Amino acid sequence: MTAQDSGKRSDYLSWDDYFMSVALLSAQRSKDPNTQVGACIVNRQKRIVGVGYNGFPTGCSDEALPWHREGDFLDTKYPYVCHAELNAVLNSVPGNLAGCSIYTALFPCNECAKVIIQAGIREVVYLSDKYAATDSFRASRRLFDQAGVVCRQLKPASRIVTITLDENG
Ligand SMILES: O=c1ccn([C@H]2C[C@H](O)[C@@H](COP(=O)(O)O)O2)c(=O)[nH]1
Ligand SMILES: [Zn+2]
Repeated sequence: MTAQDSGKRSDYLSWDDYFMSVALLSAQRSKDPNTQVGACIVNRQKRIVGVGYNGFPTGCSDEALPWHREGDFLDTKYPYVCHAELNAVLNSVPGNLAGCSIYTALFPCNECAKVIIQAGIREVVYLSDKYAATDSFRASRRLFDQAGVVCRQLKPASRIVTITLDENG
């Protein structure tokens, strides 16, 4: 029987698009007004073992800390925000992340690169590389290259994934 004869849907999400969609859905939880990042860690059995998004640490109010990009360093978000990839690693089910892949909306910065490498994650699948020219992101590439972590930019099969939160489906 061919796939067509079986009656199977043909427009289902590929694994790559599915895991990136989970990362992007997680990013929707971010309070960052400029850049919302989500990350999804997947093991070799294609099971999701951790998700995260960029946000302030647990117990630190989203209203009491600044979300600004500019100004005195302490008046910006940068010293306070936990990056999506860090949160995905810290939120992961206890166990081993060795050999996992991480799907992330944005190519990881150098701090996240260190966490990813130390966690044993072997593949980074990313969507945006908008900060590729900055030192932090150039350092990430250098770290990933040396550590043998494979990075690939996802070219999604479906550019739009629709989710309708409607009780009638
Ligand atoms: O690897 C990364 C790099 C950055 N982020 C987060 C940290 C911030 O909340 C935003 C970046 O803000 P900009 O206004 O674009 O500078 O992205 C991350 O989660 N992971
Ligand atoms: Zn980072």
